[in-house]
Amino acid sequence: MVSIPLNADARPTSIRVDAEATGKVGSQSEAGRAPGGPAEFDRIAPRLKAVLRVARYHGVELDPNEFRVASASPVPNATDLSQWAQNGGMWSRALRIRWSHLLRFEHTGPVVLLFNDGGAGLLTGASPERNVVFLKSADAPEDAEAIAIDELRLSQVWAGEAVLLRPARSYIAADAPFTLGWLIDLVRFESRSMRDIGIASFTLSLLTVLPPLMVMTLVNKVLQFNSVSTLVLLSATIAVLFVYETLLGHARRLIINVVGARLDTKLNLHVFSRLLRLPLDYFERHPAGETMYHLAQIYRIREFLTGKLLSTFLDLITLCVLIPVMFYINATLGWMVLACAGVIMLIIFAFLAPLRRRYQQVVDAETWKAAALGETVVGIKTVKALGLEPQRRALWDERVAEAGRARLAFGQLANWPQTLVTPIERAMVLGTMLIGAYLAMSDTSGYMVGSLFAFMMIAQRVAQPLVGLARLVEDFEEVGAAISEAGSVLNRPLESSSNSTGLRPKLVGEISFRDLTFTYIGTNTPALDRVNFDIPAGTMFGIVGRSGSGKSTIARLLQGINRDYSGFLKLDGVDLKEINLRHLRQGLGVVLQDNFLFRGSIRDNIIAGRPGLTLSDAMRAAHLAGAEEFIERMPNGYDTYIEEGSPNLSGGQKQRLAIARALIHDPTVMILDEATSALDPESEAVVSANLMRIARGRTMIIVSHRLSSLTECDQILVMDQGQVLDVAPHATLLERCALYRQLWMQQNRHLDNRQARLAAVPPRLV
Ligand SMILES: Nc1ncnc2c1ncn2[C@@H]1O[C@H](COP(=O)(O)OP(=O)(O)OP(=O)(O)O)[C@@H](O)[C@H]1O
Repeated sequence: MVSIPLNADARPTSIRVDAEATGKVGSQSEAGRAPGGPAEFDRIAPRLKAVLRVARYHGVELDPNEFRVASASPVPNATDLSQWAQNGGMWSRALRIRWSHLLRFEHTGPVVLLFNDGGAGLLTGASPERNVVFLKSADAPEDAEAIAIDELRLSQVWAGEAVLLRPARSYIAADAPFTLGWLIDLVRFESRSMRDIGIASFTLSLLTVLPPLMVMTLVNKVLQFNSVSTLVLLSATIAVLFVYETLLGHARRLIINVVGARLDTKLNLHVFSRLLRLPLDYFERHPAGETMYHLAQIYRIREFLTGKLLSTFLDLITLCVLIPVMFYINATLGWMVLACAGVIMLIIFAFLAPLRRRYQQVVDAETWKAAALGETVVGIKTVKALGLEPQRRALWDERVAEAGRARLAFGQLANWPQTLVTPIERAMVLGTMLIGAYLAMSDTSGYMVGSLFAFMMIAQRVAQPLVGLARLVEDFEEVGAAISEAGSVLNRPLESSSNSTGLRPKLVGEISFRDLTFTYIGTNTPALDRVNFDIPAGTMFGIVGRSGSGKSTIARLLQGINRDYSGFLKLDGVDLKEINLRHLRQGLGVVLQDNFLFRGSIRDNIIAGRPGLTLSDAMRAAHLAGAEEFIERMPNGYDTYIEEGSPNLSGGQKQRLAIARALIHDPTVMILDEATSALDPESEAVVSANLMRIARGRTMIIVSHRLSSLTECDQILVMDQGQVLDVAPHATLLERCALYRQLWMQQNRHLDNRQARLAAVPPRLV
């Protein structure tokens, strides 16, 4: 902890710069809890916390999970922090600032100062008259007074490192729909680079005019009058021009490359961030292959933005220079070129609408094809187990044939404009040459030959961009289709804007359902029908019922996956719909029947990319989940590599890892939705035995078919057809709830009464 005594005139106190100032990211200190801040917020490094607070001051919610450490530094450094803020859509700079500069931050927003010991503080203002700055701890409550610090005291803890943040001028709203307008905005924000490219292109265009004019001079002056001095002058000018053109061309390509890469990066970041914010519902209703195919279309948008659109923009500049020169050399020939270009445009426009229809058929067929592929890959285990290869192959053949047919039809139609345009393109170049030659023959001035050469050179340069412009309309159609395909995924209503808004109450774990009715979209019968029950904080709560009775739906609603219910669902007295979604989920630990483990080490899977968590945190969670004994027996312990889908782990081991992963952030509420149902009795016994230990200090909700795993619960909720049948402890339910008794008897039929009682004895801890 860094203490900075206050000025002599102030009360002797100190700034608690940070309790965890050792720089240990993720230490579990309870001190300095930000009011209303999520538990995760308290655990993250003080430097992250300081940046988060300044971002929040500017109305931007950064996600600590997106913080990445690029450097080997043990504490987050200024560059990484600044990059994090930039990725979150802010303008940010990592700087070294002198004291005199600090005094200028009189009325600006807060600035993050990074202290020598790994801590951080917020500079909230300055007073040049008093020669002091005002500092606040990253942990201090919002309304806490800033402390005045003079240069000498600050220099003891601060060497000049700072991070500046403000909302980016070029901030592209993350919630804005994915449309052409959005894409144009994206390009517009590269205005400075675009201006440079424009200047370079304009200069290059001017330079391209010079060689034809020189040829004209060469023919008209040098050849006609044998002027050697003009020839020398021309040669020197051409040499200089070549060098200049080469250098300028190089610079322009370089800038285009950079702009292209930046647009590409922004596009990809935006698309993925929107994808992650789509509601689970969407993924449940759409095959993965279809989503991936639609999103893959952004590569076409990217190519259009960084290729065609940019080059057409440059061509336009070239045309602006070349067309007047063309008319200056010969107006008759100039009109001929423009007329040909006009006819080409008419042909392309005429084919636009039919081509659009055919292209839509291609898109539909390709989407179906991708869906079949994705479904087969995702369900390959079932395909193999049931020997469904021939059926899947037949489906695939059908889809491939359909896509092939659609492409063929599109290609055949697209061939027509191409065929009609080619002779006109040729006529444009050759026709002008022939007519030019005829004009030259009848010209008496003698200058026409040189002009014809110059015109020929220029006409070729004009023809290409003019046709390119017409083709752009065609490309535009394709890109329009690609935008609407990607938009069909990205422009769905996002999970909730409450990722960045909403309340962030401190979670205790008391839950209440009041008259809650919920019906899934596309169904008529409510999955939950006027449900009422309470779960006191810190208790173990079981949910049972027949298949389809609504057990998992309760768990889904608690996670905020579906929010369009009627009635009330309250967490610690706060309506769940009002709570910030990210905050809510950070307070929950969820283990499902089938949990996905990502490719990576066991440690990485338990930590799951959360910033600041270390091996010791992973070990603590693994111990609590009863996973440590098998992890330690593995050849590389916590560094053992797991493949996608974790084929090298047994079902029980996978579940225990999933429990450890859910426990890593010490959730207030833990939900186990059929987490032990698919396990063999031995693995289930191990997991169940650890439940009591896991449940300590948190609310635990266990959804299970197997009643024997719920006997220790404080209360058990019995659901039937979406309605609450009863809520009571195991013994009471056995006595008074017929359905519960029936389920119990079914599952323990093989046991006599004595054994049935034994089964109710809690399993011992292992
Ligand atoms: N995503 C969904 N879309 C539409 N209907 C759904 C969806 N999920 C569940 N349902 C329906 O809602 C009802 C309750 O389902 P829920 O999954 O909550 O039952 P459950 O008690 O957990 O069943 P099980 O024990 O078989 O998992 C069922 O009738 C089910 O068909």
